[in-house]
Amino acid sequence: MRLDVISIFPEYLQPLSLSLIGRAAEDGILDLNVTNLRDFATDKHRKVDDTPYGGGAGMVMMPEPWGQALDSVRPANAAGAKPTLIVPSPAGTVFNQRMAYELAEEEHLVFACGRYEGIDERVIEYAHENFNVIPVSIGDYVLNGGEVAVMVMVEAIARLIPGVIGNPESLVEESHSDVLLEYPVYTKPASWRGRDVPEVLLGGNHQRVGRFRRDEQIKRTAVRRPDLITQLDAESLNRRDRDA
Ligand SMILES: Nc1cc(-c2cccs2)n[nH]1
Repeated sequence: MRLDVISIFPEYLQPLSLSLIGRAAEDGILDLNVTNLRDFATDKHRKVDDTPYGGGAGMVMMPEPWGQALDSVRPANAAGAKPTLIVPSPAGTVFNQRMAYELAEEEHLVFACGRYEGIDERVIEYAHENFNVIPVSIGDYVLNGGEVAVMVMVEAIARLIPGVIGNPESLVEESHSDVLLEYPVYTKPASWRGRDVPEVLLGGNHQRVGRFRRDEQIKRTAVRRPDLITQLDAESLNRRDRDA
């Protein structure tokens, strides 16, 4: 997968060169490129923002630097499938694990990091000519810019790509992989500061362990995310009896 990030703070994306994402880039599984929007500013002051038409506080990101930056990632009217352009925004579709899986299937993702009061709307209109454009929110709160949202999404997406994390098995039982939240986990010592690991986990009876874990998932989800329980049908709630 090719990943392009366009930002006025390219150094914000440096952490992506660390750990599993960084190793995947070294291994060629990910082709990660960060573009500095200011490189496409058209004046000597490398200006990328200006006052909003209609007045109001703050500044708006100018269209031309974005137009040239997007063209540098995918030339206008290029042949082949359109890349997906993800525009982090509080006004976007809320990102979730299902979207992460869908985006992990894409060949080429481009992330446009807005700042200030946002990007001139004509950039988004223009982008539709050469990209499949998706405004995406990572939650109902407001950040100063899209860079942090991109870090969240790139981590959530990239880890689903085969070869990026060592053991794909660990993707199976994590939270949101099957609607229910993940079960509590324990490791040595069996007794710690007067608190013991649940006995069932020490016994080695895989069927009982499976049932215990499924029960814990259901309890935890019912308490912390009752909204997810409504997505579960009786069959999957009862699945613990069969699969455990
Ligand atoms: N979910 C979310 C995205 C954002 C921003 C993206 C770009 C500027 S602010 N805030 N909250």
